[in-house]
Amino acid sequence: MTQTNNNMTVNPDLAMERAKCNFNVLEVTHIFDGGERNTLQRKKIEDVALNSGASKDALGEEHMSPKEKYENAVRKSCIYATMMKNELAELSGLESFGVSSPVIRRTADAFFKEVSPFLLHLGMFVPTIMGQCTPEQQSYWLPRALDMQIIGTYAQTELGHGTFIRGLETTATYDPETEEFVLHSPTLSSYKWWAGGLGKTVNYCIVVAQLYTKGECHGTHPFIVQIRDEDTHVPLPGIKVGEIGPKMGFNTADNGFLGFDHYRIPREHMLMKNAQVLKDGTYVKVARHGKLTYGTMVFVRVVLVNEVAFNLAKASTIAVRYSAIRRQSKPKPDEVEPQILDYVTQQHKLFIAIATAHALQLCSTWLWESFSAVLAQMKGGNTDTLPEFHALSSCLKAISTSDSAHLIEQCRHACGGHGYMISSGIPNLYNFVSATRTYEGDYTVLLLQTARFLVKAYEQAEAKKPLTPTVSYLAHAFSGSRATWDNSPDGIIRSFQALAAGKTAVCVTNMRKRMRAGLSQVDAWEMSTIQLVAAAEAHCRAVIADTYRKEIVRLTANSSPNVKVVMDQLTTLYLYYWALERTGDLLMFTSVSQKDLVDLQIAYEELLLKIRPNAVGLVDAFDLRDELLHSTLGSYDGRVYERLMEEALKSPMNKEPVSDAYSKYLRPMMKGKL
Ligand SMILES: CC/C=C\C/C=C\C/C=C\C/C=C\C/C=C\CCCC(=O)SCCNC(=O)CCNC(=O)[C@H](O)C(C)(C)COP(=O)(O)OP(=O)(O)OC[C@H]1O[C@@H](n2cnc3c(N)ncnc32)[C@H](O)[C@@H]1OP(=O)(O)O
Ligand SMILES: Cc1cc2nc3c(=O)[nH]c(=O)nc-3n(C[C@H](O)[C@H](O)[C@H](O)COP(=O)(O)OP(=O)(O)OC[C@H]3O[C@@H](n4cnc5c(N)ncnc54)[C@H](O)[C@@H]3O)c2cc1C
Repeated sequence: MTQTNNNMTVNPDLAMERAKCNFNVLEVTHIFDGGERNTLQRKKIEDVALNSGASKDALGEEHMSPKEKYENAVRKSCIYATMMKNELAELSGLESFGVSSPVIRRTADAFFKEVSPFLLHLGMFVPTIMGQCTPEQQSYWLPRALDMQIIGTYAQTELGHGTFIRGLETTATYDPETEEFVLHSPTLSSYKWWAGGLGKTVNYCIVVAQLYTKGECHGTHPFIVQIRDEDTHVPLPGIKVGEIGPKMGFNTADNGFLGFDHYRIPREHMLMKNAQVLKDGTYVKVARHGKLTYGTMVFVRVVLVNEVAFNLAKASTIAVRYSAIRRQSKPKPDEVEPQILDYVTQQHKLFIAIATAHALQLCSTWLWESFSAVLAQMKGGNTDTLPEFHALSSCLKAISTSDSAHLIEQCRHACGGHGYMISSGIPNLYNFVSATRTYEGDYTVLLLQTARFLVKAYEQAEAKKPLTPTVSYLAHAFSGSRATWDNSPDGIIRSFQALAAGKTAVCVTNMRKRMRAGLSQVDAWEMSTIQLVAAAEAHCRAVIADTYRKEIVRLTANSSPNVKVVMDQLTTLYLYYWALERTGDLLMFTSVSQKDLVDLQIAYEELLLKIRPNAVGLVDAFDLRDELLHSTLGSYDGRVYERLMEEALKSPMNKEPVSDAYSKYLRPMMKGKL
């Protein structure tokens, strides 16, 4: 047991599940924390952040008005930020994602059922200062930002453009007379829209604007802009700022709009690591790669893979624990109603969610390590690995967010009606994760970025030129025969690669055909984009499958036998699941036969039964404290019905025996007096 409370009464079905789990749960927790030391440190952080009860609300957030919800979120953000500066600061020296260490992130989720209005401050404002400022600029801004003397956000998207950054309309025109930039919003569509915390919370923001100097436009560049008075918080003259209104989720994030009326900022407020404007207005390009100003987005895409893995782990914990205590139907008249976890269809819905959370968690660590290597090379002036990394982070961001949103919704389905309750915790998880598919680069748009890279790599393979590691499999795309099917894990991974190579080849062939028929290159590309997205998706699935498998083999090399077995079962399940989801593609691009696929389906079903006894152990191994789950259905003790009733009784609607609506409307209508 990873979570103990001596006085806790645990639902007998959950207790039984834990008793029959045949592997050491703590060992698996250590694997995903990156070692026992990290687990201990994480727990220390969680104890400090959560044991005081500061994360709790007197009244459930869901019963508050939008204004109360926002103010409550600010209240808790301030408590949390103070903790981060004090108690948590010393403890957070883990192998981490810098300021957005996943461990720190994890405890923050206990404070916020939706999100903190400070999310963008820590998630994008601070990282942009770190990544886009000169050392002198950094030494001025970073201490103030880290100390929360100023609070900022990242305002790039406008009403008219989000995806197409080059189409942004906000202008920053340099005035050499005063050595200032003049920020201006020339149209309604140029108003900044969406930035988190902008509506009411922040007093600074990073603004991405088209830079003009000496009458020439040099494209989009980042600027640091004060928008509210540091003392009174009143918006400064020339600034029009506000909140954008209710959304599907993120309702405590005060996403905002922002317009400028010839608003002046000092020249030094342009972030000048990658490009500079000298006092006389001369533009100097510093960076060797034109897209380095997109660096914060790349950073957040990497962080998001971890973020969605964590949220999927939460949803699967809730749904598996609930499925262990929920009994329904009577397939065998003489026996008691089974736990719904015993239904194979339920296992099919849930075990892929657990395996995907593992796969994405391990891919996120691997992606982070690759990112660190790319950053280290760029420090030395070498940007050669950036295109491959951009292609990789784009597709992993797209697929991880999309798969997680889909599987969280599947976890909700698995919880039947109770999964629809806000108190189950799943709707908030879904609302949060479904937004990640759109922000920081829309799903389709990012997969098309990966497809650009794949097509170029394919052409290099065709010309027998060397290939970068993640696409080296393309070299085998020209053998002329279909890949040989083999149902071993490595065989399935090779088949996924064959599928990605085959789809890329089809795209290239079709584009060439279309161009021969007279289409321009741009139109031929456009007509092929459905298939290009599919090729990029296939490539990404091959990368995830390969990384997941390799990492599990590496990380369990010294594990106990039963941990090895259950981890191997889950990776195999992941591979079988995706092979069975893509039978049509496998028939097109590999030698797989109908019989092979029928056998694979049977092997998959047998695997579900093998994993079944360990299902609760597997989600316990995520080691998610009840405070993080916010769930009536998923708490460690399994007291589901008691918690559902306790929550229902908290509803303000139950405060009065008869609603005012009775005397105002119902009674007059029923008595015919309306
Ligand atoms: C209390 C709280 C505690 C803790 C919190 C801490 C952390 C929290 C953790 C995480 C969460 C953080 C924040 C989350 C919350 C909300 C965040 C939401 C924020 C946003 O959404 S910000 C806005 C993001 N916007 C986008 O992502 C826009 C997407 N569009 C693009 O990226 C680009 O425009 C494009 C890629 C679609 C196209 O760009 P382009 O038109 O300029 O380029 P081309 O298509 O012409 O391509 C030219 C060439 O350049 C290559 N390229 C493009 N981009 C990059 C890149 N980034 N790097 C490298 N190369 C790039 C492209 O591939 C082409 O190459 P080629 O060789 O010519 O093919
Ligand atoms: C909750 C949330 C928080 C956000 N926070 C911030 C923030 O803090 N700061 C910030 O700057 N922004 C923020 N954003 C904005 C976000 O980054 C953009 O919404 C996102 O990048 C998508 O851009 P868009 O809205 O312009 O979509 P669009 O590009 O208009 O997409 C609409 C549709 O068009 C398709 N499409 C667009 N271009 C192409 C193409 N070239 N080829 C094929 N299909 C295409 C898309 O696939 C999609 O189906 C946030 C958004 C959300 C939802």
